[in-house]
Amino acid sequence: MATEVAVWVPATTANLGSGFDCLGAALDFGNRFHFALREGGEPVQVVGAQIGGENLAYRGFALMYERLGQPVPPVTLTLELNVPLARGLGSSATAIVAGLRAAHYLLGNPMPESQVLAWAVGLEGHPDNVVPAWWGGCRLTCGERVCLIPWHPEIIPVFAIPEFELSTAQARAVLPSQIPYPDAVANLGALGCLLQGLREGSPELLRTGLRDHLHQPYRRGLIPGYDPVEAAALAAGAYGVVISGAGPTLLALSTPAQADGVAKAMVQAWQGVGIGALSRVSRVSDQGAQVA
Ligand SMILES: Nc1ncnc2c1ncn2[C@@H]1O[C@H](COP(=O)(O)OP(=O)(O)OP(=O)(O)O)[C@@H](O)[C@H]1O
Ligand SMILES: N[C@@H](CCO)C(=O)O
Repeated sequence: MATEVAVWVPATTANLGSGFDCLGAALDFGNRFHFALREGGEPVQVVGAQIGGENLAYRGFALMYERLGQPVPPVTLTLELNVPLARGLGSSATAIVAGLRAAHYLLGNPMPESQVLAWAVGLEGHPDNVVPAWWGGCRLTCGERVCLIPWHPEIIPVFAIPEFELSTAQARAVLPSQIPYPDAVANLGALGCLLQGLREGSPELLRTGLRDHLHQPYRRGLIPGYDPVEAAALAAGAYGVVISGAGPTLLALSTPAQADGVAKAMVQAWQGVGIGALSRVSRVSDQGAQVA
């Protein structure tokens, strides 16, 4: 039996506007987690980075052993993090997927992959980061059904990542418990346009499809600078701007030719309201989590 394993998991952007809690895409950068079993000592030693809250990589690791009725072995966990924490780029999903995948591998892969994925989704609470992190690509999840959504290669995701954090818990706390029928209907139509727009690369369909009525109206107030950053991206030629995951990172979809200009404009707009930000011109990647 192996006693150590490394798992690489991609960053993800969830929601993509109208696909709240069901649509997300894997990106071309990610986190690496190395797990080495020990004979004894404290339950977990973490090397490489400090996590503000609970270490969800260890939580996922321990959950696998618990579900199989086995004692959780002591482990040294080494983190190589490239996905910023609490920014809406799926950091928690990378950790959960890595923990479960690592423990599953060390136990000899005894469970169906679909069961391990379901445990990962259960731990995260929603599938739209975990599922693309697991499989790669852009994925729509509806219950147990997962669809690969074609992503036109001329659509470039451009991220503006501000210096401040926003936890998913905070961003979910502002959502109402009920929404009006017209808002639900508007999102049904928008999601249809978005999926077609992502397939075709159609600017008109993307502009319509990125409009959301379920979460963004309630969350944008948590993101100082949202309005000027959005305006700057649109002026620089973006199809639209949405909150990446639960935020505070903002995602613009752009043509390849305009991507760098959109990135620069978004960062400058944030700086214009006194908030530092970094940009990242990314790609949707077919690469899901990898055990090495
Ligand atoms: N790389 C990581 N390794 C271990 N635990 C993590 C990691 N990233 C996040 N966590 C844990 O998950 C908690 C919740 O993270 P949170 O969901 O707010 O951020 P996020 O994943 O960046 O956001 P989003 O889900 O919108 O992309 C963190 O407080 C921390 O306890
Ligand atoms: N769909 C989730 C993604 C963040 O984890 C949300 O927007 O709250």
